[in-house]
This record gives sequence, C-alpha cells and structure tokens, in this order.
Amino acid sequence: MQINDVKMDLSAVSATQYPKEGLPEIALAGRSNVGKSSLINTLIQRKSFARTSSTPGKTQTLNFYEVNQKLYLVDVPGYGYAKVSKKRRAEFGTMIEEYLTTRKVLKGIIILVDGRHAPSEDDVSMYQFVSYYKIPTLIVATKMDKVKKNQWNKTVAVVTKTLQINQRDQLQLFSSETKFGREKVWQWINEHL
Ligand SMILES: Nc1nc2c(ncn2[C@@H]2O[C@H](COP(=O)(O)OP(=O)(O)OP(=O)(O)O)[C@@H](O)[C@H]2O)c(=O)[nH]1
Ligand SMILES: [Mg+2]
Repeated sequence: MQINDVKMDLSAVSATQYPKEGLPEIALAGRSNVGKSSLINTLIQRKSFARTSSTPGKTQTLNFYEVNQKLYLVDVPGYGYAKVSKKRRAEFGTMIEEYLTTRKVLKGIIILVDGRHAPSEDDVSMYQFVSYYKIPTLIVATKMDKVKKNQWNKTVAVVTKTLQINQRDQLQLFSSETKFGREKVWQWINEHL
C-alpha cells in the first residue's frame, strides 16, 4: 500500500481520550520489545515515526496513528514486562482490556510474537482473550531476519500449535529489518477495514 499521509493523532490511557469514532482501527499487541512500534514504522515507511527502543516498556499509552485519512493503527503498550510494578501492570491490563472490549471501530488486531521462540504464556492468554471477543486476528511472527530460512516452517508449526490458531485467523512471518511480509500485512488490514 502506498502511504501518502501519516499523522500521530494522539495518545490515550482511557476511553474519554480516544479519537472520535470516525475511522476504522487496527490494533497491535504483543510482549514488550517484540517489535510492535517497528512494525508500524515498516508499514508506514517511516524510520522512527513510532518510537522504538531496545529497552522494553517504551510504549506506555495507546498511540493512534492516522494513515492516509483512512484508518488508525493503534500501538498498544507491551505486556509481560517484568520490571513494571504490579500496580502499573494492572493499570496497563485495564487500559488494554477497556480498549479491546469497548471500541466499536476496532476491526482487527495484530498480535506479534517473536519468531525465534515459541509463544509465551502471555501470548497464549492474549490470543485466547481476543478470540473470546471474536476480534479478527492476524498473528505476526516477527524478527524472522534472525531465523534461518530452513527453520521458517518450524516457526510456523510451533506458533500455530502453541497458540492453537483457529481457522478464521491467519499467521504471517515478518521482519522489520528486511520488510519481509509488509505487503501481506497491509493486505490483511485492508481486507478487514
Ligand atoms: N532484528 C530485528 N530486530 C527488530 C525487529 N523488529 C524490532 N526489532 C528490534 O527490537 C527492539 C524493540 O522494538 P520495538 O519496536 O521498540 O518493540 P515494541 O514491541 O514496540 O516494544 P514496547 O514499546 O516496549 O512494547 C528494537 O531494538 C528494534 O530495533 C525485526 O524484525 N528484526
Ligand atoms: Mg513500542
């Protein structure tokens, strides 16, 4: 997809701060440091529009990025970050849950997992949560530039089995380094708006 226009619209921690429900939204979730903000930058072809960091816990609010005046990509804070206090983690949980369960214009969610490892318990919980609410989901296994090509089938098998991906959802291998999978992710997004 060609990107003509991106705007970082706003950051929100609760429903009163979300943008008015004009455009469809696609959210990105996953463990801290898995590469959510990097995926957004790859999709919109900007190097560091969404702020990324090698230190986990960079994204701490729901960040709404408006693309081509057509949709919002919503960067969600990462889960499973051990250094965040229990209280803070509970607040994050509430913020993410509120967004995912109440947002009418949410059309789909992209859950990122690290293609180098089996999905974690947190990943499994997250996927079960969105499946329960029947939110259309694309699983993206990222950092595939770090996985040898002859292991890619194994990544597909392990991620599919661990998450028990159901038939209405899809899995896409991806790399923000090489941009592998970018068009396929856009295709899924466009099919779900
Ligand atoms: N090799 C490689 N590194 C990646 C890839 N995607 C992200 N990274 C690196 O992983 C680190 C974390 O990336 P972010 O995009 O900030 O991760 P995030 O999921 O937004 O993290 P939080 O905001 O903390 O939840 C950075 O150092 C990125 O450069 C990828 O596809 N390949
Ligand atoms: Mg981030």
